[in-house]
Amino acid sequence: EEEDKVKLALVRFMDKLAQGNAQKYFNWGWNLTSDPCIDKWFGVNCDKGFNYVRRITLEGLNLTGTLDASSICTARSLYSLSLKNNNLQGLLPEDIGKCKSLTHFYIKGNKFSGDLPDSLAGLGNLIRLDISDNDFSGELPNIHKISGLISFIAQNNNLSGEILAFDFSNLKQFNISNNNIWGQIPDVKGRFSADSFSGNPRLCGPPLLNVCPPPSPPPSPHKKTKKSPSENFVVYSGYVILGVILLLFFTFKVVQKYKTKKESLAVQKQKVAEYSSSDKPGGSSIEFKNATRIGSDYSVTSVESGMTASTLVVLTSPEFKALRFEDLLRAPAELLGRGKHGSLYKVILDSGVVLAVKRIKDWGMPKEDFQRRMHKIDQVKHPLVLPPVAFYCSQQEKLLVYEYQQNGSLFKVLHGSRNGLTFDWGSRLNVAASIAEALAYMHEELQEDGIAHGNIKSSNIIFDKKMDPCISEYGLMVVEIQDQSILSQTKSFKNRNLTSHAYSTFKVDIYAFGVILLELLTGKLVQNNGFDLANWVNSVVREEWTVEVFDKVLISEGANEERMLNLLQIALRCINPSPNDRPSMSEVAVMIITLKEEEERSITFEP
Ligand SMILES: Nc1ncnc2c1ncn2[C@@H]1O[C@H](COP(=O)(O)OP(=O)(O)OP(=O)(O)O)[C@@H](O)[C@H]1O
Repeated sequence: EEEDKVKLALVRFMDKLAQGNAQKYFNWGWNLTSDPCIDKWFGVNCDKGFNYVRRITLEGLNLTGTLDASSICTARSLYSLSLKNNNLQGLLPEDIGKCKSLTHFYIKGNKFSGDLPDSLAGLGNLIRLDISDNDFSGELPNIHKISGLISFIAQNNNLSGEILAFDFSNLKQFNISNNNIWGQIPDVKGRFSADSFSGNPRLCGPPLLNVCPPPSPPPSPHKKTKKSPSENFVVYSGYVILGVILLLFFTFKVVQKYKTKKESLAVQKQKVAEYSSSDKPGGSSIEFKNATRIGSDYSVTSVESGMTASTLVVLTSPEFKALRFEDLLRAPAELLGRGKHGSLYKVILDSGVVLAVKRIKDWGMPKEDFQRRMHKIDQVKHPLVLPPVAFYCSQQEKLLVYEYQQNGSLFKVLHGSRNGLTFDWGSRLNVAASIAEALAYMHEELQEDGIAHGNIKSSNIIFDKKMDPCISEYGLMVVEIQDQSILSQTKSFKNRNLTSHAYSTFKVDIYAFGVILLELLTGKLVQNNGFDLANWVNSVVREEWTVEVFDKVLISEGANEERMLNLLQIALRCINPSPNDRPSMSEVAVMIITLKEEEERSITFEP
């Protein structure tokens, strides 16, 4: 059905492009009775599996119609569209923003006119954009927000407006010559010459020779024209009205706050009463009777959300034997973050011990399964996997207690402010090898129980006291495998003890680990304003611009390119769309450790 929809949309797109010249495109095979991929329509390229249209190239064919973006963007897997050197006219429609997968877009040498649509800047996966030799007017699109863009060519148009704050260190090709753009050119970092900017009379600063005029002084206060009495009256009465509105608003808020406080006090009292009257379950777990001592913000919310009789299960860490639920409730808590799966609090106990308490929402797992899972994870210990210290599990609330680690996460080290410190290639390779080894160990030990990590990402890799990277939150999340095709692809798995779902969750971890490798190699965020790191890397590699993916910091450090490419290859195998073709975590670990050893040898033997 989807294929038919795409086929219809493609024919419609061609109809507008060739302006009703049906004969022309009929000869090219573009008709509803055939298949664009199997029957190889002229200019259409599909993926190897022949399922998806990936590229459309219709260059120099004297097409004189318009671009029907809403039709062409129905082909959601389209990554490259080239309509260079035709005679296409009209606007570039706003709907082009729907072509979310587009990485390469070329419309050079046509007669497109009017303003460029704002949606162009929303194409977060774009790598190359060529709109040169048209009649576009209006301002430049905000393409400086597209973090993966390597090439922007827009010369010979009528574009105007002030030059944007381009970050030229990300761009390999850039040309806005022969337009009407004005203002001071940002620092081109020696990468572009005057040719990229010439022919814009009001553009100034290097690399152009014309010097920018000094900034005009702020208007002098003496020159202020006096307002007439009637103007003054209008302004002052505006202030009075605003004042009255603000006063009314605050009075309303105060009354409302007083009311909710009274109500929540009543709820608390009722919950505490329920709590003390209920029976507590027995067993080795610690029980809590005195809930009235609850004082901090965090504990109040816990009570409000219905935390009644249940138990805190303290796992095997000897230092925490004496930990009690009431210690947690009494302690001051600071919200560290609110993720997709819940919130994380930093809790400081009376004893001075600092804990990280994860409060989980929307949990699909039955209580008993969760308890079994936590005990299992506790038994399988690895020095680089942060063990849960304790957990609490009632119908309404799930809490997990870890030791607080003060040295931040891999996410922070990669994307936070680096304070002048560089996260060098050797350290990155070390983190990759350590995490791969720890994850491989956990996968092997927990394979029969089907417990994968479920949510591995750079914010879940945290540095401990010794600055060793540790995996946190192992096994907390039950992976939802939405894509049924993944499940069906993995049905052929031989291990009788493992369901296809459990097998798939391990493969999901391997994909996620591959994404962490990409983050280490590129220094880029995984998702950013529509940008998708895995897609971006795949397309750059496909275009054979591979070296462009690496973090500039690594290049300037002189990191070994061959080993970076090797690690990239491992990452690409991990993010293979077909789960069966991804290596196992043990294979990944062996490959990365070998690379790390090579790196260490090379350093030892360097003169
Ligand atoms: N034990 C810990 N000690 C110190 N900081 C931690 C600890 N565990 C996690 N963090 C940090 O606290 C922040 C919030 O963590 P949290 O797990 O709530 O968010 P998340 O991982 O982004 O989202 P989610 O896990 O819900 O998908 C993250 O930056 C994480 O690195």
